[in-house]
Amino acid sequence: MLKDPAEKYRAFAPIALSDRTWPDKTITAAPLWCSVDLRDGNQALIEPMDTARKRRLFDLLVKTGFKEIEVGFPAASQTDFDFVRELIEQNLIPPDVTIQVLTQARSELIARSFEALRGARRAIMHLYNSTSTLQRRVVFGLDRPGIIDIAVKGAQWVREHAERQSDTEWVLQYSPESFTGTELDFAVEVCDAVNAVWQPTPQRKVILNLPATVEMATPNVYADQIEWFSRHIARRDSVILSVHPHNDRGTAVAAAELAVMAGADRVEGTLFGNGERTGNVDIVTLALNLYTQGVKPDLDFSNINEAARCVEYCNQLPIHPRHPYVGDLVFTAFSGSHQDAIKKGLAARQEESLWEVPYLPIDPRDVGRTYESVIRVNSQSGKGGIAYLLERDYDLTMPRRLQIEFSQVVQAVADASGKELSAEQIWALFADEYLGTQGDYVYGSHQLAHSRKDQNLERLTLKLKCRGQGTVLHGEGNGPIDALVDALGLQFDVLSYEEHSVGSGSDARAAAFVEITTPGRATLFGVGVHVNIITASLLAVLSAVNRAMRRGLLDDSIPAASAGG
Ligand SMILES: CC(=O)SCCNC(=O)CCNC(=O)[C@H](O)C(C)(C)COP(=O)(O)OP(=O)(O)OC[C@H]1O[C@@H](n2cnc3c(N)ncnc32)[C@H](O)[C@@H]1OP(=O)(O)O
Ligand SMILES: CC(C)C(=O)C(=O)O
Repeated sequence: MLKDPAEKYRAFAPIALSDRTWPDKTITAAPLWCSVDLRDGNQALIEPMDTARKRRLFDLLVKTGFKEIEVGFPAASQTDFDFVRELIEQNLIPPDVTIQVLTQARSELIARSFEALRGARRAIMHLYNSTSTLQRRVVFGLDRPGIIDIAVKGAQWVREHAERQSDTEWVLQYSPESFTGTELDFAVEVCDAVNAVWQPTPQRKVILNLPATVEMATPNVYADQIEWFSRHIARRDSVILSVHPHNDRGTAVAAAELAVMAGADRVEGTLFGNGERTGNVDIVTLALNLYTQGVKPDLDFSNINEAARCVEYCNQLPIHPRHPYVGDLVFTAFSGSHQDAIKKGLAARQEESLWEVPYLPIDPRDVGRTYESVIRVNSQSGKGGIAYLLERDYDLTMPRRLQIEFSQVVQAVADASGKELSAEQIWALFADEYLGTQGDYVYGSHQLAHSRKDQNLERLTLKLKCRGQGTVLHGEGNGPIDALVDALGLQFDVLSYEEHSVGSGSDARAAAFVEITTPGRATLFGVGVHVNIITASLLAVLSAVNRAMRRGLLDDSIPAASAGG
C-alpha cells in the first residue's frame, strides 16, 4: 500500500445541497421492491444459473412477495431468452407480478428483448447506457451530447417497439448507468431527454433508476445525489424514482435506506446481496430492518432458512454465517454477559408484548428460526448460558449460586478442549459432578418416623454405603435434612435448600438443591433428583458432602456406623 494514498486516490467531492431534507425523514412504509437476482445477480455468478435454477429462484421470489422481478438480459444469452419465453408461454407469471428485462441502447439488442417479451401481459423494458465522466472518456470516447444521443436513440427504439407490440402493457425504465460517477446536472439532462421521448404522465409513469453501479462515497453522499436529482428532474410526478445500490464500500444497505429517506420510491437489489463484485444491496436486510422498526416490509421471510438454502443452491455460493438476519450464527450468543442478558430478557418477556430482548434485534421465531441456537457454550460463556441450556433441554432450574459454581466446572472443560460444548455434554458434566454415585456416601434407602421423645422431631434411619461398606445411620431433626446432618455427624451446616419439579405427569421428578458450608467456610452445592422429594433432598445432602470430601473440605473420618437396621 502507498504511504500517501492521496498520490493515487482522491476524495469524492461533496454534493452542494446545504438545505438537504433527508436527514430529518424517517421511513414509514416499504418502497417498491424489484429483485434483480435473475439478472444482475446472475451475471455475477461463476456459473450463471441454468433454466431449472432460474425457475426455482423465480418461484421463491414470487412466493416471497416480489411484484417486480428482473428476469434476465434476454438479448445477451439464449438461456435468458428461453427462460423469459418459458415464463410467458407456460403462463408462470402471477397476475400481480411484472417481469422486467434489461437491454443496452443498441437497436438489435432492443429488438431481441422485445421478441423475448412477446405475449407478456405486462412488462418492464429496462434500457441503460453509461453516463459517468470516466466511462464517457475511456469506454465510449464521447462527449455529453454523444452520450445523450445513445440514450435518446435507445429510448426511441424502445418506444417504437412498444407501440408495435401494443398487446403488452409496457412500463419503461431508464438507468443512467454509473450514475454515482455522473455529474448530477448531466444525469438530469440525460433522463429529461429520455423522458422527452417517452412522454410519461402521472397515470403512465416511467421508472428512472439511479444506480450506484460502483459505490464511490459515504451513504449520505448517495442520499444527497438522490435528493438533488429528485428536486431537479422534470415531470417528477410522472417518475418512479428507483435506486440500485452496489456494495463496494460495504454500505449499500445504509445507502439504500438514506436514499429512500431522500425520496426514492423503489429499490432494486437481490436476496442476501449477491451481485457484481461485493454484491447488490441485500433486500432481505432492508426488509427486515423495516420490520424491526415496526414497518410492514411487504415481503415475507417467515421461513428465512428455506429462502437461504434455495438462494445458495441457485447461486452456488454460500451465505456467510454472520450475514444479517440469516447467518447460522446471527442468533447465537457464546459470550457470558450476552447469554446472561438474553436469558433474563427471554424470562422477563410476556407473549404479545413489544420485543425487548437484549442483543436480539428481532425475535428469531419471526423468521422461522428457533431459540435452539440462541445460546451456545464455549470458553467465552458464563453461567447464564449454561443454566439456560440445562433449563431448556433438561428442565433443571439451578439456583443462582449453583449456576456460578457449576459454570466453573464447565469453563475448565471448555478451556481445556477449546471447543464448543453441547447441552448434552453439559448435562453429562452436571450429572458427573452432582448426581454421580462414586462418592464416599452412596444412598441405599431410608425410613422416616416421628421421634418417640418429641412428636415435632423426625427420626431417620438411612441405609447407605460408606466407602463401599454397607452401613446404617440414625439421626433426629426437625426435618429429613436436619435428621441426616445429625446422622452423618460431620462438621457442616446447611445454608440453603431449594427444590422444584422436573418434567410433568407420571415422569415428574423432584430436583433438590442443598448448599452447605464447611468448617473452613467453604460453601458448595449438592443436588439430588428423584421421584420422591424426600429422597431427592437426602441425595442432595450426600452429593454436597461427597463433593466436600473430594475436595478435602470435610474431615474424612467417616462416622462409626450403627450396626444393624
Ligand atoms: C452495470 C451493469 O450491470 S450493466 C449490465 C451488464 N450486463 C452484461 O453485460 C451481461 C450481458 N452482456 C453481454 O452478454 C454482452 O455485453 C452483450 C451480448 C449484450 C453484447 O456483447 P458485445 O456485442 O460483444 O459487446 P460488449 O458488451 O462488449 O459491448 C461493447 C460495445 O457496446 C457499447 N455499449 C456498452 N453498453 C452499451 C449500452 N448500454 N448502450 C449502448 N451501447 C453500449 C460499448 O460502447 C461497446 O461499443 P464498441 O464495440 O463500439 O466499442
Ligand atoms: C444496469 C444498471 C441498473 C446496473 O445493473 C448497474 O448500474 O449496476
